Amino acid sequence: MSEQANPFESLQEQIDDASEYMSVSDDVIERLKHPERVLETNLSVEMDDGDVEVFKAFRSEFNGDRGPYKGGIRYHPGVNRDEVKALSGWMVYKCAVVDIPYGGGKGGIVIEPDDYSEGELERITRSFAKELRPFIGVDKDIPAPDVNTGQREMNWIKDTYETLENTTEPGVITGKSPDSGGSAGRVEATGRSTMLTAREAFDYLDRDMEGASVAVQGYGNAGWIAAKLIHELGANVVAVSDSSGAVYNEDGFDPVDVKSHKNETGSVTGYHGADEEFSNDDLLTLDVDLLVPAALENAIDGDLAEDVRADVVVEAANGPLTPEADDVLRDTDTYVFPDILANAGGVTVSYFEWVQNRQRFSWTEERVNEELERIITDAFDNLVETYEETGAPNMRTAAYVVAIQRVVDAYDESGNWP
Ligand SMILES: NC(=O)c1ccc[n+]([C@@H]2O[C@H](COP(=O)([O-])OP(=O)(O)OC[C@H]3O[C@@H](n4cnc5c(N)ncnc54)[C@H](O)[C@@H]3O)[C@@H](O)[C@H]2O)c1
Repeated sequence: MSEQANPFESLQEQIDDASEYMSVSDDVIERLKHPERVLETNLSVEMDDGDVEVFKAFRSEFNGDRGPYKGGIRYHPGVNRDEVKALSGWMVYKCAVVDIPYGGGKGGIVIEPDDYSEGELERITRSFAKELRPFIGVDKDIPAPDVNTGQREMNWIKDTYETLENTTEPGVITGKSPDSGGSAGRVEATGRSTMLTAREAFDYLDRDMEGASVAVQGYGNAGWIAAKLIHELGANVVAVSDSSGAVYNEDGFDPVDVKSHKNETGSVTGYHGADEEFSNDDLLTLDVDLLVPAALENAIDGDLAEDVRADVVVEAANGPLTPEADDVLRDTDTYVFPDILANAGGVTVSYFEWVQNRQRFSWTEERVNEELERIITDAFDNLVETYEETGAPNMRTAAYVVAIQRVVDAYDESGNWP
């Protein structure tokens, strides 16, 4: 994984690239390249041994032209201000590309969560929720899970917010467990949109998904569900990895079995059905029909991209390719279907969760999945139409053209005030 690429600079470059295929003035484009505000805070939390530890945390609210800020909260030692800014910007364009009425936000705590007890994590999370309270709200800024956070953390944040506000407002946060107001289908949603994007991409490119070979980097929420659903389409998931390494079997794995192994042992390595084990980078350069990066940003930089042999890349992770990697893959005719569409299922079902919370009425999983499929396939059709009409160099640039135009339209209609 490249240490050099700054994800915020990558985001800005992606916006600049798209602007060349649009008629939007430079000053408006400049406005769309910076967050409206970033909260940086230090959480002082008592540990189990009585000591107090300080954790740096951020929340970036990038753009609210199309609706409340929306985006996850990440717990990771690599969290930093620029990463959070980039992730919040990607949320703006992700929500716009699938046309849901949100702006973009993102937050994170600089922490290795494995080093802390559940009680400590709860106090750290509640402390962050207290800091976030003035900024978040059902019509203001709506956090959600991201790397190393899930239903448990969302439930704590909701409870802290509701307690401090003396109200019930489940729509202040999404990705909650079902009994706390979560939506059916939310856990699977990101992997599902990755699968739907891969399915539509193969159809568009006239390729057969049945028997296609697939490698998935990262076997967390996004990666493992994508692997499972793509396998259900008849593809062969031949390689998967997590932070401990990669496993390979030419004939393909049963992703559910690999997941059981990971649940038992903590990693995909050592899986009994593997013929070979190798490094994460080796997985990214396998000769497969479809590569799904589903770990963290900057997984493939320009140098590594030279060795990528997959025909199609569908990004489940946020920002897994650097702009240099994009350039290399464009030149090698590798189709890259971008994160802001492929992993938009998470935020789309978060949106459904928020709608259900506001309606105080729950949808069935079937309805959630149907509405998600409609939104992702419509967005996919829009994307390829724009790709063909504008002559954009790749699908990412075309996706930004669609998304930026929607944000610009909302901004134009509201006017610039004050
Ligand atoms: N979960 C969601 O709803 C959601 C929604 C949109 C985007 N995403 C994005 O998807 C990506 C993954 O998120 P997640 O929720 O699945 O996180 P997660 O914590 O559940 O899983 C991350 C996985 O990546 C693995 N990993 C970390 N470094 C790696 C490396 N160098 N090589 C291989 N594997 C590595 C981890 O071991 C883990 O299996 C992130 O970029 C996140 O922003 C997630």
